[in-house]
Amino acid sequence: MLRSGPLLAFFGLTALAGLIAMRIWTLPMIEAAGLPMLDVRMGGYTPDEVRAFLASLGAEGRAAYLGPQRVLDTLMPVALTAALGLLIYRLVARWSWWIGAALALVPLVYFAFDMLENAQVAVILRAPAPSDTMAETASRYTVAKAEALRAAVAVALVALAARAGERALGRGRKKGKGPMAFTVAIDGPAAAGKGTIARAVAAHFGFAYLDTGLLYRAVGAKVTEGADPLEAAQALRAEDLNAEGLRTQAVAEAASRVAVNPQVRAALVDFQRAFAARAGGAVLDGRDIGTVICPEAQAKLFVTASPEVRAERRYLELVEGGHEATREAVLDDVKARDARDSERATAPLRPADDAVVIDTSEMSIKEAVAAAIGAVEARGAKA
Ligand SMILES: Nc1ncnc2c1ncn2[C@@H]1O[C@H](COP(=O)(O)OP(=O)(O)O)[C@@H](O)[C@H]1O
Ligand SMILES: Nc1ccn([C@H]2C[C@H](O)[C@@H](COP(=O)(O)OP(=O)(O)O)O2)c(=O)n1
Repeated sequence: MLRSGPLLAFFGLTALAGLIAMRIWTLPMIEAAGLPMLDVRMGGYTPDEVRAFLASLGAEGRAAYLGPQRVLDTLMPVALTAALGLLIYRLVARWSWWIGAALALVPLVYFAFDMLENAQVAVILRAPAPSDTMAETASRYTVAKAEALRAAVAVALVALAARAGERALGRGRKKGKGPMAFTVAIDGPAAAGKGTIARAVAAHFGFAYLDTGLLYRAVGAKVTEGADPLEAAQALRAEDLNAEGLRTQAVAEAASRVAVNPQVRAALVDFQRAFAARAGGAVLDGRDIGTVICPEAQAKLFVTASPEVRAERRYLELVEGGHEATREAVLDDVKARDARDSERATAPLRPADDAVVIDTSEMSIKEAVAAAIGAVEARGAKA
């Protein structure tokens, strides 16, 4: 899974490098006579100002404007657009992915106007005697570019401020509950080893453990007996999690089906959040713990493994537990649940941006547990 943090840093640094290259290399040639190049006149320019600028431009400046400056002024906006778009999406998608995606389009508007501006400036530079219309069109693109850029930066700043406010509130809430309210969120697909790791992490740090899959399994089991999904979720009690038969494939399938229902999910939120906030620390495993239930968890792990490895583990577990199963059927079930859990509209399975990803495909249980404990320690938990 590609993490957006390193990508964001890459695009941000590339944009900065582009700006520095212009400042020290192309701009001194283009602005040799002291008149600012057209692209930086954010308020626009008149045809006379364009003509004055062209008259001051030497052969070297004109070649630089049409050559390396055009290349840099394409690369830099690409990087800046990607950086702003990613930043906005990353910050806003925590609350709503589609609003995040829509707002991430604002930098693209800036990019489009910047490219139009570049093309029009090139037309002007190549024309023997640029017309008023040519200059006015370029000026309109420059103004539109500047406004779209200001809007994109404003969206990013508002999203950053909202995120900072949310963090400050989260810290305040946790302080009120005492220093021991440490939450470990563990998410991942079926049979990746979440429960195994979660139990070991809880035992190591002395935290309480909640397998949130059991909530959905308990609701799924009641639904297979004819209950209404929402009523079953609203009436769920802690004792229901100890019911017989919750570990079967049929119940797992029913759980994955009821888990698509946003009302069922909403009915189970308070129970999970109350558990997460208990003094003394808590470990919760599931699909949406780090993204929806506890976005402020101090440690987030995303435990995964290839479908084949996971299906083999689940198959062995079922056979050892005396259940009937075939490898093919278990693999089909794992893949079907993966698809349903990842593609549902509400709280789909995905790693939180700040989750540590642990792929256990080639790890023993001991290695996977050690990696998890190391990651949780790195976030400040003490045994
Ligand atoms: N790293 C691992 N290597 C081998 N087997 C594992 C590993 N992690 C878990 N298992 C086994 O795989 C099965 C599923 O693990 P479990 O922790 O229940 O997964 P999940 O909670 O993600 O569904 C269990 O039988 C467990 O013993
Ligand atoms: N936090 C959670 C936990 C489970 N679910 C759903 C999705 C899963 O397919 C089912 C069963 O989850 P469970 O963790 O018990 O399944 P596995 O042990 O990983 O096979 O419940 C969920 O949507 N959100």
